[in-house]
Amino acid sequence: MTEAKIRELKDLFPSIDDTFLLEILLSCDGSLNQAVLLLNESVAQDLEANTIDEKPAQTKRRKLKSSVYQSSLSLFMSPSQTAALPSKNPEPPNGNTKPDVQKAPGKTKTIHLCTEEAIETKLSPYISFHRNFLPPDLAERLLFFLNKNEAYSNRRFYLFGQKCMSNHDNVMFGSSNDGVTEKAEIIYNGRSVSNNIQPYNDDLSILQVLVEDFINREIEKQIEEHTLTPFQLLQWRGDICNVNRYQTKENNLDWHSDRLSYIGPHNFIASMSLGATRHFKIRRQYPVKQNPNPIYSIPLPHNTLLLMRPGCQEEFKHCIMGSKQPIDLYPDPKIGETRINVTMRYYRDDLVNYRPKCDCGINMVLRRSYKDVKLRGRYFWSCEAGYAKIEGGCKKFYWAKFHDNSKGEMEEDLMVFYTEKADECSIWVADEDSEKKQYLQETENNLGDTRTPFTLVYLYTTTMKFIDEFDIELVNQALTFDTSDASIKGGCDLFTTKSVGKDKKFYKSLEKHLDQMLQDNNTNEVLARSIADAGAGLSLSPPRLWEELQQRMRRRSSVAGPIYQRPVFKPTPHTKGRSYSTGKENGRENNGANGHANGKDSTPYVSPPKSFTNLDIETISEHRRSRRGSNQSNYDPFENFEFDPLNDPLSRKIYCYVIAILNALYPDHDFSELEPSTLSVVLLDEIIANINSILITNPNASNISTDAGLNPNNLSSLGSSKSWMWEIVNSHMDFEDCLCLKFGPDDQSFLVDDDLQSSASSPERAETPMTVNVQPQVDDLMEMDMEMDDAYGETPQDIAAESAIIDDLYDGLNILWSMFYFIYNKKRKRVAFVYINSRTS
Ligand SMILES: O=C(O)CCC(=O)C(=O)O
Ligand SMILES: [Fe+2]
Repeated sequence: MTEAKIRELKDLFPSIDDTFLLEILLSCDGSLNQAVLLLNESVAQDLEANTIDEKPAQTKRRKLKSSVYQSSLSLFMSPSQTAALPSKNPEPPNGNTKPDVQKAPGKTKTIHLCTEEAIETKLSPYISFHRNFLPPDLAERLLFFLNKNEAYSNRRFYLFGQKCMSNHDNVMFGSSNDGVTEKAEIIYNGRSVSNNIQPYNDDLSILQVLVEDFINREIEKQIEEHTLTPFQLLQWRGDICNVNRYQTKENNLDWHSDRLSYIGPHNFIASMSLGATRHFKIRRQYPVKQNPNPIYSIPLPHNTLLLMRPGCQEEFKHCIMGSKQPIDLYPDPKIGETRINVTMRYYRDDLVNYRPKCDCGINMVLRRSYKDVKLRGRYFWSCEAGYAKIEGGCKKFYWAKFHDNSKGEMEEDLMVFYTEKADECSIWVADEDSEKKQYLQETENNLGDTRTPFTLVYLYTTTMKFIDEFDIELVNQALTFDTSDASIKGGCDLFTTKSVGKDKKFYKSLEKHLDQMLQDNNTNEVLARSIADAGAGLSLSPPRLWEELQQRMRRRSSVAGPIYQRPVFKPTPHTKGRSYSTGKENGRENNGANGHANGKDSTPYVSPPKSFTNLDIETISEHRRSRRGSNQSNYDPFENFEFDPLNDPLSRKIYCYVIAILNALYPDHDFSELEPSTLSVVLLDEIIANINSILITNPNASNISTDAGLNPNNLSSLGSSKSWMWEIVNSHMDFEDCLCLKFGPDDQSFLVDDDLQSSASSPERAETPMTVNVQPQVDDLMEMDMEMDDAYGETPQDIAAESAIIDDLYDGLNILWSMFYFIYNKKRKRVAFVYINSRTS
């Protein structure tokens, strides 16, 4: 009995001396499980001691927990055994040490990876491994809840045309908060499962929060370290999970890589193991030259999280081997041989909704080629039935194309994920794929993808460029005047939305902020409950997670503002219209991802009359009316548009522009966390009417300069001056294509500084090209906040006195009213900021 256990331990830890294994086993009262856990820990720490020079400086080291075993472990190992522990050096330099490998003659070698460090050494950046991920009580509750679920079935799937059935159980859950159950048809392994998705219970929702937090922090790290992969998303959600139940050690899951169709390229998959320990095996999809392509075997004990990271599905396949051998399974003391695996994924809304369809009328399957070096790295779409080699499947094929982070700004209308042009295809080559890299070099292959895939460089310069238009100054003059009892101050500033480098990072951080708002509002409730349950449910162990939950709770409760809805993806008529109009479905040529029109017929966008004569409300309204009535295809692109930055991509974009502009114009204020509800869609007619009604009060309308070469007749009366003014703005903005927003902030203290600035020095503000100071980033700001909190230099009285000063200043300004509008033209990539306010003189 003991001998068998020693053999099993020896298999897992071949480098460790038998005597020591026996000692460990005895110290664990003969429990194999305990011994494995202990050895894993010890090996991890010993490895740490042995590889200290080879680790990158930033790698976090764990503190020694069980020094008894750490030191005695080394005692029992010969120098060669110590060196044989997995290390950063794949080949020991002197060749006289063996790696931690099992190899029968003629068989593929299997390398056992039992520690976080060993896994990192061999499988980074594709796999990471995290022990004791959940509070123990939560892990146990999940294990029992998922084990007793009655909806399990055996997965059916097709393999080379044969109908197969998996020999383990399977059930799917989805987060109803994320609208998973409302998502379009979801096919899992060739089977439509949309109707069989069960809603997450509270514990699964907590798991979702913890995993999302964890992965999103990993993404943040990647951003900081410039290790993002090109097609990776910057925010991860765990909106769906597939639960696998292996009741006996004969149950298995064959070699496969997880489908990309809904998760897209370079996505994370979180795999949580509960119950009995089984071996997860993983190997590369193809042999890398001069590399034996070994199988890596990772024992997954209860409560471990294995992250399959970006590129993992593309490059590797994995399996859970069935086994008759006892070695393959360590029973769980409470649940025996049963192992539960929760594989959490982010099913991208855009892919669920906009995958291409094949001639069979079903959504196509996304794959990445890996066999042939010439094509390796290319993503493509094929027919689901054809893929499974089911008779009758069509031969439809498209290249796949995705937004590439390293190429900058997200193309606005990228809901078309396919192309027939090979040179538009998305390609990704793994960093270690020297064969492909060499091929690219030798053939001087012009695939546009010879860059190193794991680098993304952000430029830390910036702009949201102020457009300095001479005639706009006339508009500003027209909007600034004194009446008998008030000072009217207004203006129009033009900005281009063409962003470069750094802006994108800024926009992304804003996006993150919006996503955070969404998440915060919706998981608040679950967390509130779980924290209230702390005694019974989430125990204080491990403290790291508990602390984490509390912190998140604090953050959530500090989110001000209205309750936001979950990000249920509802394509607005606007985005939907554009994405389809540029696709092939309508039998038209694809105009490219940005949806810009090459000709009138290929887009619902209106080709606008470039100028109006005598522009006024009636003319514009009339024009819009007649346009809608006369030609259906020329519909108003913004009709029915709802400004909803939390859910709608275009709104998000505009929201970001608004913040960038406000930050530029009022540099002493930070608008990064602007409440989205302060912005609402308004008709251009209303803007013109409101501002014109103010201009009527200008006693000196005829003083407006005529230097702009405008028709002097237009300036002869107040009424016509309104028209010329709008005509100027229109010439820069093309009102016909504009979307307008009203900005109604509760707090207008930013006008104080604006006033102080402009009265102090520079009336020429509008003549100076303006760049947006996008520093500090949102994250930096949070840090600064903390520093300020810590630096209690002043007494509360001082702080109160200081705010009183600001209040006084604000009061002293006596703003009577103010209006702020943003006019956005997507085609011309411009935003006009029109503002006017009145204050007592
Ligand atoms: O059970 C496991 O750990 C693996 C599960 C898996 O690979 C899958 O569901 O795709
Ligand atoms: Fe899998």
